[in-house]
Amino acid sequence: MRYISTRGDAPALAFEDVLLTGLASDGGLYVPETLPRFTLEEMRSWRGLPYHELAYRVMLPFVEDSIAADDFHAMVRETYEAFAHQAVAPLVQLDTNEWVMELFRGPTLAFKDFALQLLGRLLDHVLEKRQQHMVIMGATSGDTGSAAIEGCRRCEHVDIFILHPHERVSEVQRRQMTTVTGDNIHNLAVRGNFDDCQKMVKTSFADQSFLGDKTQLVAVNSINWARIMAQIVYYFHASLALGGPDRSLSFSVPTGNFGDIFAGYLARQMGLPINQLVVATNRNDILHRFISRNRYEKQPLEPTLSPSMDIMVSSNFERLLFDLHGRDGHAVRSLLERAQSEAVAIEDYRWQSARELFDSAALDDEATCRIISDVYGANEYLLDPHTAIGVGAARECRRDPSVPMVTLGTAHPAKFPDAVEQAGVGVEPTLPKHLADLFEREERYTVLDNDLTDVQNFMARHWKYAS
Ligand SMILES: Cc1ncc(COP(=O)(O)O)c(C=O)c1O
Ligand SMILES: N[C@@H](CCOP(=O)(O)O)C(=O)O
Repeated sequence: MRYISTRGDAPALAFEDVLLTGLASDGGLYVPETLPRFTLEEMRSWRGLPYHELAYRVMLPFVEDSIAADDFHAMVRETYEAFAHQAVAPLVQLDTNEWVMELFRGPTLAFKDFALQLLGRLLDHVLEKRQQHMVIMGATSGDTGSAAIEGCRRCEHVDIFILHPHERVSEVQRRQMTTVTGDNIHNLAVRGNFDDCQKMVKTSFADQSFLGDKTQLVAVNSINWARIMAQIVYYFHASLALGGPDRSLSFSVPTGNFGDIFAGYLARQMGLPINQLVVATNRNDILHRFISRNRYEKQPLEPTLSPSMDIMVSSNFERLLFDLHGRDGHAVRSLLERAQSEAVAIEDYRWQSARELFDSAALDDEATCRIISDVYGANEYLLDPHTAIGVGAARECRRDPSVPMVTLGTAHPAKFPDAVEQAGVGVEPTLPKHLADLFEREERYTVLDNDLTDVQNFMARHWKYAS
């Protein structure tokens, strides 16, 4: 399978090169040139498979030109067998036809583990084969960072630099990153917000000269296609567990960088019957304003009780725009360039075609707490604030109550004890055993100004073979 850029001017690449490339050379994001499409019969035959077997079948077409099927099978099995729950992504019922899919049973308690546990193994495999060293550079609003560190830290061929916004992630999230020690792990707390961190990452990918010519950057954020690929699988998993593909499902997705929901959109393009996708956002609601009113306009980023979704510039939205513009990369480039400085809208018929599938809602902190409290009151089930936004948005936007609605449970509530406390449910979420001593572990991180040169100088001085 070949991958092409959303900006239309970069060379098409095979999976292995896309895995290592991050941003395309024209500044775009890689997407498959064509998607595999599964028949209903094929999907029916997957019912009852263990998660890793399903994952192998869904993802193989994306990688098979680059990675031997047996090697890939082994990596996928190892990845998902290590999850804490036998079902890997268990479904919890809240009400008639209303479910939460728990995507937080991996080592760092957020959905990011599904892709980053696999990405670490893929990188290890490819870099070992090539005997190549690379520098991971990632931006996190709290969850990608620890999942990337956990997924990649055993890989001998990488240094890891993770930028997080200083004092804008939860204490548990910060400690999950900063207590993992290793000479190749570097946590940088940037005095800025997540968008600042993400911008530094993208700018650094575009010009990597600060690292010299002996290494290159690799992405762990969802700009890396491999991230999206692994996130497609759990849509199939939920569907097959709840009567699919002979029945349609709807999904509500707590959204920030638009990676997770874009994976759902792709699952549908690959043949999975999906009725509705709900974009669930917090007060940083640029995507809600686009979906509901065709208005895409940046506003100042505000801190919320759901910090992982405090994002204004959503990377993967570009991948959707590419499709909405008939895969015309130049149209995407010009739209996004205009969006840097003004509010933009797309042609009405393109927006209407997005509206056929997508709905959206934005919940503020008060509404988030109300949902945590309502669901705990009704079910004694504790939601984290991001998942709560998903559940609230699902309840607001649901088109057809006879269609099962699955909210993606993107994080464990113990990552956000302050939000849970504010919701006033009177219970304290507890960390699982392997993180029980998190608050006693020593932390290591460096605080830097919101300045690209400072960050790049730090990286240039600290990567493994820096001279
Ligand atoms: C807990 C949690 N929920 C939701 C999101 C939003 O996901 P996406 O960025 O794929 O839209 C994130 C971060 O990305 C997250 O960490
Ligand atoms: N919410 C994310 C932000 C980065 O998103 P990604 O999916 O592009 O890595 C986080 O927790 O870091």
